[in-house]
Amino acid sequence: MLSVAGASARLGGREVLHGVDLDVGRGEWVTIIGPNGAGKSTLLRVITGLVRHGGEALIDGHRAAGLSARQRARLVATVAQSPIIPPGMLVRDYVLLGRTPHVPLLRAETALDHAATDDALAMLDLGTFARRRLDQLSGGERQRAFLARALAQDAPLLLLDEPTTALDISHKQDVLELVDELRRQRGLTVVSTMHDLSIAAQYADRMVLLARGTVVATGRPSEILTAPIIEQHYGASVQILPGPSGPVVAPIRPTSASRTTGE
Ligand SMILES: Nc1ncnc2c1ncn2[C@@H]1O[C@H](COP(=O)(O)OP(=O)(O)OP(=O)(O)O)[C@@H](O)[C@H]1O
Repeated sequence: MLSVAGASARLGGREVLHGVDLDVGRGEWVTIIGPNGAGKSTLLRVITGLVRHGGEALIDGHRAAGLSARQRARLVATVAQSPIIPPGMLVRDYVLLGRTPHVPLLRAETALDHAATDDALAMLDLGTFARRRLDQLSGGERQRAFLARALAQDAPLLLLDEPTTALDISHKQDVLELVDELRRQRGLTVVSTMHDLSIAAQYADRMVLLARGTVVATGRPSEILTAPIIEQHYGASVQILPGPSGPVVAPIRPTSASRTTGE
């Protein structure tokens, strides 16, 4: 479904991605992890053609860079880390915007577009927010609206950049379960970035660890989430515990002796 080969990108005169390869099969969920500034968001932006890049990204066999915005939006729906919030826009109108790539030019949305919008609002538990202004919602309610818009878009590839950071634990589970269910029902392909490694491990078929703009490890969560790998690339002390649905990454405080001596 997605194939990225030798992707590189320069931002602000610095190479922030280099030689990145990524292959994601249809219906697969791949989570990109890595420390702050590793290049995770940039990689998602390369896939959506939002940054100039070297190498090639193929989406469903089409060169991403050669697609029009409309063609791309029919193939890829994205939830960015900080989407633009149109001032004063109502939640339902915002979610309806997800249907834009399906609405012929100079035509109005059809009953199908409105039904897809209402479905997406219901799936994200936003029915009662439909007539509220998006810019007046809480951070978590807003994040659910961003997801609703992406789901209304009904594209086969879903890119999620830290989609649950603002959500409480219950909504976090609901949203990720929903994405997983859609993946199984509709064969949706999911590429996400996530900092919460324990949650990420519960959903990802595969993890790709980026560090300093390059892929340093790829494999099943149990292969990537090991104390030595996390120590090496995040510089963090952790203990990996066996959880009921995947490895749990527990941070360990440095001992008081090493805090005082700096060891
Ligand atoms: N517009 C820009 N101009 C210059 N440098 C940029 C720009 N956008 C991102 N960068 C730099 O590129 C690098 C990769 O950024 P990116 O946002 O992809 O990292 P990330 O892995 O998603 O980080 P985080 O986990 O903090 O969200 C960072 O060092 C960042 O400072």
